[in-house]
Amino acid sequence: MSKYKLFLLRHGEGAWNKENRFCSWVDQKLSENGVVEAQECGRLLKENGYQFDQVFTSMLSRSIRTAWLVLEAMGQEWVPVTKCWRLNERHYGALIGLNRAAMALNHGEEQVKKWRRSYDVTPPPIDESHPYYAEIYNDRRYSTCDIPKEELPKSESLKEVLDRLLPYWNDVIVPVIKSGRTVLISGHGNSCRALLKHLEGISETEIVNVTLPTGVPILLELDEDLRPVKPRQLLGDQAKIQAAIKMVEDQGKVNAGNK
Ligand SMILES: O=C(O)[C@@H](COP(=O)(O)O)OP(=O)(O)O
Repeated sequence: MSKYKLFLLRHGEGAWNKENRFCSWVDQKLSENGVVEAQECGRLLKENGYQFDQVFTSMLSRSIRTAWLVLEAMGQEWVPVTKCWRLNERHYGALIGLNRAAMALNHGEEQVKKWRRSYDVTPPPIDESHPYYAEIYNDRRYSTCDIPKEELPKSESLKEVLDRLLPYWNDVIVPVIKSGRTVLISGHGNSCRALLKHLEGISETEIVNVTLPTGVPILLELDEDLRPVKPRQLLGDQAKIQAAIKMVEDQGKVNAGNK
């Protein structure tokens, strides 16, 4: 029997989603379209009568602003928003800033798919010579984390995302859900995939086929042990959602736009 509702959301389109570049820990803002996606997401949730008691976001502005826009569109701006680096997007290491289609041209589509979707492949790490290294690691927000800055990731597989996310899920988010509060997690493509893998028990081979579109709320109905009692529901126009998923998948192809 369904006891709890949990909502996961990949933020609205960011500037680098649009340019087809790996964004990851670079703090790119929402694109104009991303703002509209977040507002439409909030309106859809409101029309369906959903209410939140607590929102969790990453420390990246595209996930935070998405949460704000959703709450504003729902008329629920008062709902507490808690931010944690453990919900950040997967750290794409040396791939950060690179264009996926150009990478597919240079390394092959299969390799790009492995980097993007496999469970335990870690992309090459970022180092100090990388153009975005200083911007990420000198950012004041990462001095506020629960681990020293030096221990923050330099690249992550999906498995490593799950490893750093699970303590926060278990220690902070689960007690909130179990207290009966309805939670929205405004996260990222891969932080949400990692959580879905955990909650739905998706296998390491099957998780490769899970891709999430931007700005589409995912409803999970969970039993008292937080096990899903029915398949996840991506809310909204199903044809549009399928087209948006295909668009994200195709970003790793040689002929994707914005090379
Ligand atoms: O880091 C990024 O560029 C994307 C995910 O990229 P893919 O795994 O889809 O390549 O993350 P998000 O837009 O959800 O923050």
